[in-house]
Amino acid sequence: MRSAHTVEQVRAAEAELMARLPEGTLMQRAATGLAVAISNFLGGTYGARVVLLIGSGDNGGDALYAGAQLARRGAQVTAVLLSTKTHQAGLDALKTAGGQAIPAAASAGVSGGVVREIAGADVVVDGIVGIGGRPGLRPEALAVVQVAEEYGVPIVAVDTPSGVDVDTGETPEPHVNAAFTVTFGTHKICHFVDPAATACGPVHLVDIGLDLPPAEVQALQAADIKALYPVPRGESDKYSRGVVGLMVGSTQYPGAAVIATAGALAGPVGMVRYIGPDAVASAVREAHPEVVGDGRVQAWTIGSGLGDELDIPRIRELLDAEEPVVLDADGLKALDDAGDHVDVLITPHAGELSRLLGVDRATVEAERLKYARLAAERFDVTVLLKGATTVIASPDGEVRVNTNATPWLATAGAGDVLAGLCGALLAGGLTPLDAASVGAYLHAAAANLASDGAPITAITVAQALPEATRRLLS
Ligand SMILES: NC(=O)C1=CN([C@@H]2O[C@H](COP(=O)(O)OP(=O)(O)OC[C@H]3O[C@@H](n4cnc5c(N)ncnc54)[C@H](O)[C@@H]3O)[C@@H](O)[C@H]2O)[C@@H](O)CC1
Ligand SMILES: [K+]
Repeated sequence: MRSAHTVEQVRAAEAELMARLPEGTLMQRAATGLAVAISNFLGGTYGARVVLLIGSGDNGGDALYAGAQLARRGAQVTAVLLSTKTHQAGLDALKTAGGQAIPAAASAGVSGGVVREIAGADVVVDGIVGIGGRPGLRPEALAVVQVAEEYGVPIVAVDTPSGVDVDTGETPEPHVNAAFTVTFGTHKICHFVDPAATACGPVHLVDIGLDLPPAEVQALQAADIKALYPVPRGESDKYSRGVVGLMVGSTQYPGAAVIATAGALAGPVGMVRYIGPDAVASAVREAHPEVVGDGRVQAWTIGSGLGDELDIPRIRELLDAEEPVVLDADGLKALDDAGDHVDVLITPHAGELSRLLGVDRATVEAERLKYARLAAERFDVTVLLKGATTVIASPDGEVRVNTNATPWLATAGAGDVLAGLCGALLAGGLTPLDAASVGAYLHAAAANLASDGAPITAITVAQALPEATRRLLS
C-alpha cells in the first residue's frame, strides 16, 4: 500500500525525528536519495550538465546538497538562485564541490547566462518550493521554468512539483510539470490526486525514517488488491459465491446491458441476473447465455444506459433495501440525500458528479478530492470518481486512489464494464470501499492488457478481465 500524508502530518513526523538525530541528518538522507535518482535518470553523472532552480527554503537545500554530490561525481552543476534568501550551508557545499551559483534575473527577465545554462542542461532540478510552498510560481520562477520547457529540458521535482497545491492535488496556478518527482518520507496527496498527480510524473519515494500516523489517502497496490479479492473456496456453490442483479441498459441503449453484464460475469459471482425490457434481456442472453432473470440477489448494479427509461421510485426502493447497490450513470438521478445509503457505491465521472452536486464540471475536475469527499458525506455513499486517477471516498472519510489506468480506457461503455464488475464484487461480499478499490484496479489492469498501447473497446476490456484477475491472483 502506498500512503499519502498531509503537510501537517509530515511536519510533525519530521520534527519528532529531527529532535532525535544530529542536525541536518534528514536533509542529507533526502539529498542522497535525490542525487541517486538523478544519476540513475542520467545514466551516470560524469560530464552531465545539471541546473538547480533554488528557492528560499529547505526544498532548495535538498537540491543544493544533491547538486554537491553530483558535482563531486563529475557533473557540471549550476544553481540558479531565485530568491535573495538561499539555504546557506547547501550553497557552501555546492561551491566546495566545484558547482557554481548565479542569480536568476537580469534587469529585464531571465539573464542570458541563465538561458544558456538551462538550454544546454541534461536535467533541471526544481528546488523552488516543496511542502512549504503555496500554489503558483512567482514571476521569476515561472520565467526560468518556461525556459526549460521551451528547450525541452526534463525537470526533476524535489519533493513536489513547485506550484501545485500539495494537500489537495489542485493546480489553480502555474506549476512545474516534472519528468519525475523524488519525494521523501511518505507520499503527499498531490502525488496521488489529479490534476497535480499528472504534473508529478512517476514518483520515487526516498525513505528518511519518518514515523507516521495513519495516512489521509491510500493507493492500494497489487498485493493489497489480491488480499481483498473474494476467491471461491472448496465448499462454495453458485449461490454462496454471490448473485448480482443488473438493472441496466434500455431499448435506447441495449449495448450498455450487454457490456455491463460482461463486466459482472468477469467478477467473482456465481450467477448474474438481468432485469430489463424483453428485447434487451434477449440481447443480453444472446451474448451471455448463462444470464438468468429476476430472483434473489446479494447486490445490484443499477443505472448504466437506462436513458429515459429509468424508474426512479423502483430504484429508490432498491437503494433503501438491504442489498448493497452500485449506482451508475442515469441511475444517479434517483439519488437523494435523505435515507441511509452506506451500502451504496456510486460511480460517476466528473460531469455526473457535477450535476449531483450542482457545481460545474470544470470545478469538479480541478478539485476532485474535495468533491468526491463532499458527495460521500452529503449522500452517505461511497463515491468512485472516474478519471485518469480514480478517487474513491467513503462516507466515514476514508479515501483511496487508483492510479494504474491507461488513457485508452476513456472509451464508450468502459464505465458499464466497471459498474457490472463492482456489482459482482459487492455481491461477492466486499464492502463498497473495497469493491470500488478492487473494481477500479482490475478494470484498469484489464484495459492495460487489452490495449498494450493501442485503442480498445469496452468489450475487449471485459474480455481481458479474467486474464487480469489471473495475473493478480497467481
Ligand atoms: N527540514 C528538513 O530537515 C527536511 C526538509 N525537507 C525538505 O524541505 C522542504 C520544506 O522546506 P521549507 O519548509 O523550508 O519550505 P519550502 O522550501 O517548500 O518553501 C520555502 C518558502 O518559500 C516561500 N514560498 C511559498 N510559496 C511560494 C511560491 N509559490 N513561490 C515562491 N516561494 C514560495 C515561503 O516563504 C516558504 O516558506 C520539503 O519539501 C523537503 O524538500 C526534506 O528534505 C526532509 C528533511
Ligand atoms: K519542488
